[in-house]
Amino acid sequence: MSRSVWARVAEVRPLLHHLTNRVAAPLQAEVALALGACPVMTCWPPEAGSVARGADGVLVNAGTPETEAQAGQDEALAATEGTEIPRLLDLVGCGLSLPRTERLRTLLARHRFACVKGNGAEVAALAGRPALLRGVEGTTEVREEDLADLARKHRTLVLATGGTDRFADPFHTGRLAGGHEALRSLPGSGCALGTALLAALAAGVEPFEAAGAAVGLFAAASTRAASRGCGPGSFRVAFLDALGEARTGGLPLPEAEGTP
Ligand SMILES: Nc1ncnc2c1ncn2[C@@H]1O[C@H](COP(=O)(O)OP(=O)(O)OP(=O)(O)O)[C@@H](O)[C@H]1O
Ligand SMILES: Cc1ncsc1CCO
Repeated sequence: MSRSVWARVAEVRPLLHHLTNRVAAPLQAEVALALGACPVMTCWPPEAGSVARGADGVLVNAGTPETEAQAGQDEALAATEGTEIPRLLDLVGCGLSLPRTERLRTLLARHRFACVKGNGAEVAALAGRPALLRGVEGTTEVREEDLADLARKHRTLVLATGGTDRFADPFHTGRLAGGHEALRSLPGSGCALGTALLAALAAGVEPFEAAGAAVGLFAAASTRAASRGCGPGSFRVAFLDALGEARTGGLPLPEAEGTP
């Protein structure tokens, strides 16, 4: 099933509007292109709304929340409200500071997202649990019942990454043993997983299936890249190469476990 998801993304070539952080943006653009999608990155408020309306998917990422970036994100969300364009919210740094956590809670109260994601600590912080964050890195594993509660509360798919990637929609839960540890030394790998997930949503895949396909893709590609015995710099290149192999079915993909 997952293999056909990536074949479909490559066929549809969805246009993905990223309103994202300065650190992860290059990797996200590279991942989108490796999958055959088309990335566009702009947060400039005068154009953010029209660019978002012309896109097949919109990604809002809280990683470097400068005032102008937030204004652009607000424009993009307002312009796509009530449309069929899938929107993904990445909770980067939720729990790092009160203003950021409050900003994310406000976005979730005002807008409906097809998917909300973060690492385990960020999702635990959103659920109001104590979370261990060092900068934007987190080691807390979210409880599955918190994930399911958040999914029901916000009527969305919630994905928490970590040693085990866990996801839930209002009716189902799924999980997959995470990717290779080398992914933790690739800054923005979680953000780029959001890009892959949005690509699947924008190609018309349902959120629960899209989340399983995205975590399976990252698990398989990181394992293949690490098996090529590379260090942190060349891992990035090998990882992108392996993602490209998924388009043609050349990368065996694991299936996530969970309620179908
Ligand atoms: N301990 C781990 N072992 C194996 N894979 C992991 C581990 N922790 C995370 N991963 C994998 O790394 C990828 C990114 O997840 P992570 O939780 O590090 O995201 P993140 O903190 O949001 O990343 P970033 O902020 O750098 O974008 C996922 O594919 C996840 O499966
Ligand atoms: C290191 C870092 N700081 C803000 S965003 C980011 C990239 C990973 O999310």
